[in-house]
Amino acid sequence: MADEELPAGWEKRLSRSTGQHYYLNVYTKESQWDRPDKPADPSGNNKGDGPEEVQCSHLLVKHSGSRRPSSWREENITRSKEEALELIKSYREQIVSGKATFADLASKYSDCSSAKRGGDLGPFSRGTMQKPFEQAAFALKVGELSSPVHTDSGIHIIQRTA
Ligand SMILES: O=C(CCc1ccccc1)N[C@H](Cc1nc2ccccc2[nH]1)C(=O)O
Repeated sequence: MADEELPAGWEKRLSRSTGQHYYLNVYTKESQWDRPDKPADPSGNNKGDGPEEVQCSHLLVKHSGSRRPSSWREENITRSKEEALELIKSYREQIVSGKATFADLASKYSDCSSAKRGGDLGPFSRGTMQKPFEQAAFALKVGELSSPVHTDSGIHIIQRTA
């Protein structure tokens, strides 16, 4: 069945990292996951919807149910989701208590290639990361550390840095 016509000013795009469709406001270049139901607003202001872009670091612990249960650390990741959650909670506790820094633990234990950069993902806008990750990241204040976040990749803790 042909896709219903999009309201004026929107384009349907495919996210490379998630394989999900998102929608681009062709005027402001802002993106959103939810299908728009009214014409795109050509004005530049984001009406206090929070930041258009954030910078975050993350520490990812993969498990046997991860989309790609392999990483630079471990060719075949077999830990259970429960074990991964216990690990991510212990890392979070070490960071909160000051026993270790986020960058130190991410560089040693994160199952993402960003481990090489202390977990830094660089700046990103909405519509580029898996939805649960995006929601958590954009809800953080600068400097804040998230609770454990579950995505298809595994379990993350996220620190907003800008
Ligand atoms: O997709 C990547 C690379 C992410 C990245 C972005 C920018 C700079 C460096 C790395 N790595 C995946 C693991 C993974 N899944 C994620 C989901 C959300 C955010 C970061 C993620 N990292 C994997 O290795 O399976």
